[in-house]
Amino acid sequence: MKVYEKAPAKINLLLNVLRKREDGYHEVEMIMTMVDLADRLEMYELPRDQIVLSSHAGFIPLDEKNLAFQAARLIKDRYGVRRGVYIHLDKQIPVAAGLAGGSSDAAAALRGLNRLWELGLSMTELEALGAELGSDVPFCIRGGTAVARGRGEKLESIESPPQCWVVLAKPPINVSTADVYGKLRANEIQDHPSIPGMIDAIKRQSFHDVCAGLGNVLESVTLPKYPEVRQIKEVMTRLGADGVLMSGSGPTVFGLVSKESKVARIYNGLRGFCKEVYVVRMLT
Ligand SMILES: C[C@@](CO)(OP(=O)(O)O)[C@H](O)COP(=O)(O)OP(=O)(O)OC[C@H]1O[C@@H](n2ccc(N)nc2=O)[C@H](O)[C@@H]1O
Ligand SMILES: Nc1ncnc2c1ncn2[C@@H]1O[C@H](COP(=O)(O)OP(=O)(O)O)[C@@H](O)[C@H]1O
Repeated sequence: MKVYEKAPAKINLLLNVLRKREDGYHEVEMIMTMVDLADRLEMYELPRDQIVLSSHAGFIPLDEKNLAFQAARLIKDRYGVRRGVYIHLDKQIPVAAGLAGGSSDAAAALRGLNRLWELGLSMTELEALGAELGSDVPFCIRGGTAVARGRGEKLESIESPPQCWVVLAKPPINVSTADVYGKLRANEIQDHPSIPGMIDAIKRQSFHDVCAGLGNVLESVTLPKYPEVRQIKEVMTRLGADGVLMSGSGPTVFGLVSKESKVARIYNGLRGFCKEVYVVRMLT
């Protein structure tokens, strides 16, 4: 039997940091949603008890450093599975981009192996396993739109934002999440974006207020360090995107656009100086 799983990218419509915790992580509150830029995983059993990972993408590790590999090992060990698996990873999401590509691959591997090995694990059990692999993995298992708290693993699903186009632009730099959190001065943050405001805007399906409420406190670290990220934000705004924000720790910038007629202009304008630009839809 073969199983297939899609691993979509996420964007953070809002990312607020409340404080640095004793365990080194940051207490966050975020609103996350999925977009239809996705990796694809194909999984099937091997006769021998081993995990084999393959991918045509030359720029990711294929050993135990890969989050999909780690997911397979975790679920095997925890549930005493003595069977082997081959995982092929078709990588489409840019790496170290703020789009949770690795986390979504891990989530897809957990979902897929639960089916392949007929383990019967619930979503809640899979989310708890995912939290051992990374803070964003539980959300990637659940999908949809959610408020995430704690270090990102405490989830509350909410309805989808109003449908729109999402333009993603990733400058040719890789940003380390640990590095960005490490440089954040949590107690010096002046402008905290409002979670209740964004939840309310989504509830009212007000595209205008969703765009007005976008906010990410990690911009205060990434933007000064990488001027090209700020520049992409400015260009996207100038080209007419309705709301513009950096996703996660960056460097990808997303623009929300309601009118299809504007999308081509924004895409072409960005492509002038940024090679990696994608036009996608929100996954509702
Ligand atoms: C910033 C966000 C926003 O969605 O995404 P990305 O930019 O990575 O996509 C997440 O909080 C990233 O989640 P994730 O990438 O799963 O992080 P983890 O692997 O758990 O942690 C990587 C490192 O980031 C720091 N970290 C992470 C989460 C958190 N709430 N506080 C932290 O301080 C820690 O230093 C940790 O060692
Ligand atoms: N399946 C995977 N896909 C992408 N990167 C991975 C994967 N597994 C491990 N990594 C490593 O994780 C790091 C962050 O990758 P990624 O999840 O794409 O970042 P982000 O969460 O910022 O979007 C990279 O350094 C990469 O080498």
